[in-house]
Amino acid sequence: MLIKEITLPRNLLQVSQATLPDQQITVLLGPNGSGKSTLLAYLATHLPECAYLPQQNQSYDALSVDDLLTLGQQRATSPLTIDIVTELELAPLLAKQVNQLSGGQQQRVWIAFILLQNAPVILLDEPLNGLDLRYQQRLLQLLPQLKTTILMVVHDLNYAYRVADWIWLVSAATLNEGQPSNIMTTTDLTATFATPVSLHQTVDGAVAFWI
Ligand SMILES: Nc1ncnc2c1ncn2[C@@H]1O[C@H](COP(=O)(O)OP(=O)(O)OP(=O)(O)O)[C@@H](O)[C@H]1O
Repeated sequence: MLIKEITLPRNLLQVSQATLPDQQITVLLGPNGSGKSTLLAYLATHLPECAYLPQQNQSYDALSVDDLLTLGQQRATSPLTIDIVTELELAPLLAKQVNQLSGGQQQRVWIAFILLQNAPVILLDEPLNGLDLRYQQRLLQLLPQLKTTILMVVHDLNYAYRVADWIWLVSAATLNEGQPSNIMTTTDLTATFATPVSLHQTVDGAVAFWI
C-alpha cells in the first residue's frame, strides 16, 4: 500500500504529518468543533489536483443539474468509467435547476459533481448529510469502486467502520491514525466523544457500535 505523507497546519493540530493511503478511503472522525472541516478546507488548497465537497455547497444554484454535471466532467483530465448519473439515480433530475431540488437531492448532485471530476484525491465533508438510507448504501458501494484516494468526514461510527480503510481520529488538537479496528476502540471513542460507546459483534461477525 502506497502512503502519501502530508503536512498538516501546526496552528490546527499538534502533529505535523499524517498518512493518506493511496487509492484508499480514509475517514476523518472527531467531535463537533475539533477542526475536521478546517483541516479539509486547508488540504483542499494545499493538495494538488484534489476535488473538494465542502459542508455547505457553493451557489451554482441557478444552473441546471445537467449543466452542473457537465461542468464537473469538463474538469476531469480523463473521463470516469463509472456511470455516476446512473449510480446516484440522477437521470430524472437532469433538467431541473439545482435550487429546485430537495436537500438530499442537491447533496446527491453535488457528490456527483465532485466524483465526475475524476480527481486523484477527493475530499468529502460530511457527504452523508441529507442522504436517505438508499443513497447512503449507494455511496458505500460506489466509493471503493472509484479506486482513488478519498478523505471523508463521517459522524456515523458504523458507516465509518464499514467504509474506511484508514481512520484519522481528531480530538483536542491531536490526530491518531491507523486501521479502523486499531483506532475505533470503545475506550478511545468513549474518551474522544465524552460519551459511552459500546461495541457489539453480530453472529455473522459484523461489528456494531452503540451509544
Ligand atoms: N468561519 C469561522 N470563523 C471563526 N471560527 C471558525 C469558523 N469556522 C469554524 N471556526 C472554529 O474553528 C473550530 C473548528 O471548526 P470546524 O468547523 O473545523 O470543526 P468540525 O470538527 O468540522 O465541526 P463539526 O463536526 O461541527 O462540523 C471551531 O472552534 C469553530 O468555532
